[in-house]
Amino acid sequence: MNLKRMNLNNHSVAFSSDSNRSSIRNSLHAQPSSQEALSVLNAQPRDRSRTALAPASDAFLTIDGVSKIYPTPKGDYVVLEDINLSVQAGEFICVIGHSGCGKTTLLNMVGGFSKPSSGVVTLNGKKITSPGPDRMVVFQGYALLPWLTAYENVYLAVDSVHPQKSEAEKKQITREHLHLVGLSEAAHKRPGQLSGGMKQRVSIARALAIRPEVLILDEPFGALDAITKEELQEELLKIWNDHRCTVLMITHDIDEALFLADRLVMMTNGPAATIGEIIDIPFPRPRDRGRIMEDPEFYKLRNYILDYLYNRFAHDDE
Ligand SMILES: Nc1ncnc2c1ncn2[C@@H]1O[C@H](COP(=O)(O)OP(=O)(O)OP(=O)(O)O)[C@@H](O)[C@H]1O
Repeated sequence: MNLKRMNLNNHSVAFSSDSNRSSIRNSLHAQPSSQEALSVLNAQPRDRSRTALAPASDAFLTIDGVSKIYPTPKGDYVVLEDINLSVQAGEFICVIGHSGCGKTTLLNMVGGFSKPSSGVVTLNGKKITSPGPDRMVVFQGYALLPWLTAYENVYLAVDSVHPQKSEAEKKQITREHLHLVGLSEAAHKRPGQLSGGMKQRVSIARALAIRPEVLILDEPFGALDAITKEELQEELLKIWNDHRCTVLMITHDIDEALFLADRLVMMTNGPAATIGEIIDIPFPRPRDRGRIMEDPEFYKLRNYILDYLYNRFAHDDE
């Protein structure tokens, strides 16, 4: 079984992840900074009353006719055109597409970090216009504050979003979420003293400690080695299974998407990228990686996605 997994991993698809990553860090490019960490914390406490008044709707999160245009010195650059997607509460959605097609741009509009040029994104029937603690983002580059310990990074987020909670409650939430990602022992360490996998665990604990309704993951495991990546995928699935928040995750890894997602959104190439196809991932939950990899359907889907990315929507650079 292990051999089979290793063989598969040797062939696993991982596209380049070093180009423009996020509109909130596009001036900084690859490395996120403490500014990102602070932007994560700048969200205002959730307005539950308005959420409660939202019209009853099947779709929990909707992206409706969304386009995004960036003005550039050479004229308008249409990144995304006419994106339509309805997501049910508790769904796990992965988004895949070639580098630069606009995946981060799309998720930034769900995060509220940028606004659509046309169309609307709604959560619980309410238009998204700004970031909020109902949507937390985990970046590939962790975005932790380097001068704070793991514990303090998580605590700061809890304290920013729930200032009204008692000190004891906030400490309990912080400890609980560090425990959830297996980091109780390393709580006193600063990011510089943690491995990449541990930093990403802190980042996930920080996001989950706010109890978001939507967890947005921008290639969270892209920088990790294969073994740590698999461990974290399994931990993420377990946490998602227990908490059932809605997940939107960008990935460049087909195997990761097939292991994690309920549905895989496949983008066309930019400019003016849109959703080309959406694939239902049929594997029953709870998922077992070994069992999935013995399923012929896994290879059929994998080949189908490879064909989509490398033949039907091949990228000029590749
Ligand atoms: N603020 C901006 N102004 C102009 N162009 C931008 C801006 N932000 C992003 N872009 C461009 O929009 C396109 C989409 O960028 P985006 O980061 O969303 O792509 P992506 O699919 O997430 O890429 P990757 O997989 O490499 O992270 C890119 O061509 C990028 O250069």
